[in-house]
Amino acid sequence: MGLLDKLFGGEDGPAAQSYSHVRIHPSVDNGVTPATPGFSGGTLSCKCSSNPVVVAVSAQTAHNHVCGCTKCWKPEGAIFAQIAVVGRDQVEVTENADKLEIVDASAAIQRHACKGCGVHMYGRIENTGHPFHGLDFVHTELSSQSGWSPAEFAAFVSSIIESGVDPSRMDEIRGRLRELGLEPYDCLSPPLMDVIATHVAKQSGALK
Ligand SMILES: N[C@@H](CCC(=O)N[C@@H](CS)C(=O)NCC(=O)O)C(=O)O
Ligand SMILES: [Zn+2]
Ligand SMILES: [Zn+2]
Repeated sequence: MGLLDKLFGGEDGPAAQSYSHVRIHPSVDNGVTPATPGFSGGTLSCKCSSNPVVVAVSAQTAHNHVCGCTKCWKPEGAIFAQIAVVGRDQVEVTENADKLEIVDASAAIQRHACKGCGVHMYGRIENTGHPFHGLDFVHTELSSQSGWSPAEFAAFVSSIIESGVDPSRMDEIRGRLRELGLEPYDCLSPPLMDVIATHVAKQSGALK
């Protein structure tokens, strides 16, 4: 093999690395399924075998993503959560609301979890000054319907280390996320970070 082939990958060059063995979250591990055009919502159920909490979401979700932070609910064995937003007026608890409790009332996002199974049914922002006030956070994998908006990116990726993921795995995990088309970010995606910064700048007067 010639020098140029060694440098730039000739026919004997290394095979492209595949990370398909790396598990992220059950909803994306086999590839990301596109949304169904015209899909307009469905119901989410917790994992209790009797008297499950049921939440009706009466619109398609937006900004679905996987989140590596320690606060978002993750299914058993998953290292990421999957979470999307929808208008708070589109979210209604229709069954067994008495089983819900707020995980951490001091957090910006108040996550309403089932006391029976621990699943977070929706997260709500009550602070009217928060950039995302008016949006609820939901895990659409809790729905038996298909057609929901798919994950678009990966947020708070470095935070998975806080849950005990070995830092030496970060290259393969970011590699897998890129392979799935889920660009990894260590906070939110640039468009969402821009929304937050614009809101802050308008509040401070730095932007008119
Ligand atoms: N490194 C922290 C990050 C936590 C964090 O900031 N999470 C983001 C994404 S869900 C957030 O907006 N949290 C607001 C909240 O939990 O109220 C962790 O993993 O606990
Ligand atoms: Zn439950
Ligand atoms: Zn999170």
